[in-house]
Amino acid sequence: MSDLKSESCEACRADAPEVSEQEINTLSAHLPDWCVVEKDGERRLERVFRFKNFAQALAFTNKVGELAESEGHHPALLTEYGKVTVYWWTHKIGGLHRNDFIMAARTDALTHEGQSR
Ligand SMILES: C[C@H](O)[C@H](O)[C@H]1CNC2=NC(N)=NC(=O)C2=N1
Repeated sequence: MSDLKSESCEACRADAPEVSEQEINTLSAHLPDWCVVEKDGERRLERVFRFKNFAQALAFTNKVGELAESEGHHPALLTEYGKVTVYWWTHKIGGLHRNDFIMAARTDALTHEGQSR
């Protein structure tokens, strides 16, 4: 398994298949802080990120937005005082694609940006 956060999204077609159950299990193992949830009949990846205040939550929201724009793949974001809930799924296929797991890993990496190793 390559490092998900080093991958980029592939162009996703409307007839692209959802990831299999086995792929979900394998990929999810690399994303321990994320859950697979179902909303409106579509499976999504969900994680809550917590912050000290609304300003920090908003700054993170904007970083996720920039990431999404750079990849042409977009989340649902709920920004509140001290927390941001991020959902990744592929609208075109109404479910989970490898792209969603890549973007979840890339979202996690945003929280480590600028931190010395
Ligand atoms: C035209 C545009 O590139 C497509 O609609 C993209 C935009 N961002 C997207 N984001 C997500 N999460 N799923 C999509 O199917 C999707 N499609």
